[in-house]
Amino acid sequence: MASKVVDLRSDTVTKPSEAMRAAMAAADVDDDVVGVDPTARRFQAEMASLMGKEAALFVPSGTMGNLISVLAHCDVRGSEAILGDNSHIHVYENGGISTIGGVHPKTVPNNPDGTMDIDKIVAAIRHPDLHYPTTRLICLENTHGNSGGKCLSAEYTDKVGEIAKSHGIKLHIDGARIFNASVALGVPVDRLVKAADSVSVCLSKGLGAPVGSVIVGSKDFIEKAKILRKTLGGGMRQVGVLCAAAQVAVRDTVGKLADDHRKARVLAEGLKKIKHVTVDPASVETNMVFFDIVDPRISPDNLCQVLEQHNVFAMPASSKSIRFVLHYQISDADVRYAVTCVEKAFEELL
Ligand SMILES: Cc1ncc(COP(=O)(O)O)c(CN[C@H](C(=O)O)[C@H](C)O)c1O
Repeated sequence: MASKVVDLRSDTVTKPSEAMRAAMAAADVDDDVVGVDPTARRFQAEMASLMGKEAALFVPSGTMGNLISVLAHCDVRGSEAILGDNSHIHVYENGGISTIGGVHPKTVPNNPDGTMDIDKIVAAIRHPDLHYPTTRLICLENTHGNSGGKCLSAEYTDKVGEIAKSHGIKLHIDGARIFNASVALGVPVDRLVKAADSVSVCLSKGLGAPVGSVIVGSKDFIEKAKILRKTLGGGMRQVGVLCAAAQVAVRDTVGKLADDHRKARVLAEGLKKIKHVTVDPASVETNMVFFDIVDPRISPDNLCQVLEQHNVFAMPASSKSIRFVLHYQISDADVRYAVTCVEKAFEELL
């Protein structure tokens, strides 16, 4: 058994590096609710510039980043947001845009590559009618988590952006892993999000910061977002401690994402050799590997339980599949060990 845990449940499990901890301890801080935390101001300005937008706002989580963005764009009663039926906002955020924001979701099927068909997006846009909500937003997700970390191209994003603009509606990107997409596609992140009115970027996933996300957009959008963050209880005082760690994360870890993608492909190739597993290494675009269990007698929960006995942690992704997520704190030896443990787990279960 591995002496340490090989945690492949998610890239949310990354722990702050020594450099992040040192930056947190040394951070110059003040009260960010009144807008004077110097480290938060500096970090937000850096992120706005990096993403090619006018302004930025540090928020406690990706879920809050998405919620604030949707509410800022859909700030009139009777608003509707178009989003993927397999999107994180629709599946994993407790329906917050409706339960808290009163925004009506209009889902469009996500394709296996994480996109939504352009013609289905257009068909989902409401025309004025006293029976209908008013479409005010389209949401994309890049990379797309439930599709296996698939990348949306800049061209596709631009096309959706043109549709939004021509209908007078806004475009938000859930860019929790936008840096993974940028690295995998070889497209600068500001180009990838050029058509978006807002983006929510997770700092605490593959980038390895301990907490937080940052949303970017126009100055007016961020002013609205700041008020919504306060309304939701997300106003933070000496938040420079967290922004300092996030600054180190963006500086130090973006360059490691390509290696996470390489390790994901190595993992998929290793899993492919196990007869009880179906996986397509060619479909691995970024840091996620989804594989199917062939034998119906074994559930993903069964397999995850046995893997845990070997100190390998994974996440069931459906009634027959499991998700492994790679991050920079997983080594090549960990990947080899995980493959060995999957093979052993089947031997123990069958
Ligand atoms: C695309 C996307 N957008 C938003 C979020 C929410 O971020 P947090 O609220 O967890 O910071 C996540 C987290 N994703 C988590 C994970 O993948 O393990 C879980 C599923 O919530 C996400 O994957």
